[in-house]
Amino acid sequence: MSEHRSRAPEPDQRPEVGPPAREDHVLLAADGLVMDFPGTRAVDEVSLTVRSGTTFGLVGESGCGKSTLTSLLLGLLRPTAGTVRFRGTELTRLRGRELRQQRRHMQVVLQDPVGSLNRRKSVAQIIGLPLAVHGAGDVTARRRRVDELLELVGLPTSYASRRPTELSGGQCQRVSIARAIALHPDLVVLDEAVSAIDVATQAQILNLLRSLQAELGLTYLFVSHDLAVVRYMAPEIAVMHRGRIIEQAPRDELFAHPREEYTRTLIDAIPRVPARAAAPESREATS
Ligand SMILES: Nc1ncnc2c1ncn2[C@@H]1O[C@H](COP(=O)(O)OP(=O)(O)OP(=O)(O)O)[C@@H](O)[C@H]1O
Repeated sequence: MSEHRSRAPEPDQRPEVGPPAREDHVLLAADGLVMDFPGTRAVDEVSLTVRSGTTFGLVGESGCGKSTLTSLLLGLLRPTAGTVRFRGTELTRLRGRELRQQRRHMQVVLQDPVGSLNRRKSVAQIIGLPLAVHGAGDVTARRRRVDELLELVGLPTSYASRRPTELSGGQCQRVSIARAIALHPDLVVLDEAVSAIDVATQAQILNLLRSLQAELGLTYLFVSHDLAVVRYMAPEIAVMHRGRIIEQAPRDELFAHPREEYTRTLIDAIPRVPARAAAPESREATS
């Protein structure tokens, strides 16, 4: 972390998206993470800290190592070197049941809204699966929770009997989010979670994520190649390039005074359109 900027005061936030007044403690900390594949160092000495109740943004172009880093942070890959601490426990030391127990508290929403859902299952079965796997209540309680989750993500409870193929991309992503928050996770990793959906629906999903965070006190690791989207979501942003975090700063500081040429390139690549049209919340609601 020493090469990163020092923390400045939180940038301006609209009240409804500010981190809830939950403990301001470190939920996830990576230290010196390295991941080598044959012939490639995909992740190179990455250190980062994610605090409870906040959104940490990770931006970088395709191939920079974001997915590998995400897999390391989720304990899905064992690093070549370095450590990951989650809720005070070193994930990198855990195996088997202990690791699965920790993973229950970290959920992920992936890019492909339709492909990441089992198309042969109903929405109720998809959202109810983590509840069933972790024995969260009896059948009736789980069904009630599914309805509650559908309402939380803005879908009618009548959608419980539908299949993913009967839903739009945005609706599928709402189901993925419902599934991810079903077990009250501490951390939700959003890995290119809005990259595959159309722009108008993207805005709705981003706003949904923000209101869920405010309501439930969730912590997000928001990973995307799209700096405009990361800026909308994350008060703290790390820029990843060729396996390294080359710059990290509070959002406003990063945009006002990018330290690295690469960061400047990403900022310059954001299309310049009239402010109202550019703001995700100003886009038309269509799904
Ligand atoms: N299992 C693997 N074996 C070998 N090389 C890998 C493996 N996984 C990733 N890599 C390599 O590591 C580098 C980083 O890949 P990674 O998928 O983490 O990047 P990314 O930023 O997530 O890109 P994308 O968004 O396109 O998935 C790439 O050069 C990739 O080819």
